Amino acid sequence: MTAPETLRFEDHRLILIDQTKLPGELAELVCTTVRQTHDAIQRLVVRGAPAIGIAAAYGVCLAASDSAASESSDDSPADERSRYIDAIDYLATSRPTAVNLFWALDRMRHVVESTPVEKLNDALVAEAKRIHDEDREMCHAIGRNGAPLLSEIDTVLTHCNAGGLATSTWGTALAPIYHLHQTGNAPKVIADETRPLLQGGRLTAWELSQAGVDVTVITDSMSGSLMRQGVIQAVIVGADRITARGDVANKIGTYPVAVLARHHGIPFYVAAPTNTFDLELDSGDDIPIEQRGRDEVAAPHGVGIVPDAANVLNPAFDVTPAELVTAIITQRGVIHQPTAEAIARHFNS
Ligand SMILES: CSC[C@@H](O)[C@@H](O)C(=O)COP(=O)(O)O
Repeated sequence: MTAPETLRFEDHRLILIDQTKLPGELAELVCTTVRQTHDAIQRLVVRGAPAIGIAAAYGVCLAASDSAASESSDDSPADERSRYIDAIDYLATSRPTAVNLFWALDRMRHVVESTPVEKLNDALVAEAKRIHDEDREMCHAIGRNGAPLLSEIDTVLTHCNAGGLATSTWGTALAPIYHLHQTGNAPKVIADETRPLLQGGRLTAWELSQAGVDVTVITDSMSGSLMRQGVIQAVIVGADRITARGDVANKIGTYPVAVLARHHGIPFYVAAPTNTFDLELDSGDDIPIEQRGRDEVAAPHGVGIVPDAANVLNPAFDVTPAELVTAIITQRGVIHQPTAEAIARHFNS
């Protein structure tokens, strides 16, 4: 069976799998405006660092149809350009942590600034499609590069969803598993359910089972005990931002898994394309962490489970320091025991 596409751009419309409805319903959401795209990213209709970047790039293209529908379609070239820049600036406010969003929008900004106005529309669509195509290649290369690290093990743990739903195709953390699955050698996967929005229980479990990969969902609090029993032999996760020295921001709950993995002597792998690196930041403490609303924790599915008088914290991401990371897998290869020097070498090779 061919996996449904996380996102596609057809007839100047951005079509997204609505990930808020999975696994119950495989529904699509169609965006025809910049505002709808911003809303879809903010509500996690589309989510996962690479997919957010691709969706935002297509979202910029929708500024053209927004303007065609408006009364000011006879704007001057300067107005036309500033409409796209406004769209880029606005989409950049949708979510703060995944650096892929800003990376993709910077590429679109460069096109806006360097292309004659009459060619802008086509040039922006072409650039967004390039970003999309490059992501497919990166996922497959991460799959190839990461596969040897998982080929000898029986069971791997993953947290959140860094699979096809978070990218254009195989994902990052799940790419080595899909690569091995082609030859029937994939390890079994344990998926943390990933409170509060359950990207593991809903999305990772959905896409791996669709693909025929053996997947078992656990609550986030179970992994330590399973590591102690020897059930889990490796951990692999994605990333939203990796600093120059290798600190990794990823879904909240990743850091405790890394600490547990170190305690039990289990390798902790991070899989991410090079556009997830923010080489301008050194320390992970400087990564902006998205704080989301109270209800995601206090009233899942609209059912209140926390007394009104109690405070709630809901940071969407945490930071795992580089010293807990066994290796980072990118489309270029593997950075073992990441340090600032090893990462700089990887980028300069
Ligand atoms: C290849 S996706 C990598 C990360 O973006 C993923 O692990 C993650 O944390 C996603 O968080 P989300 O809040 O669902 O966008």
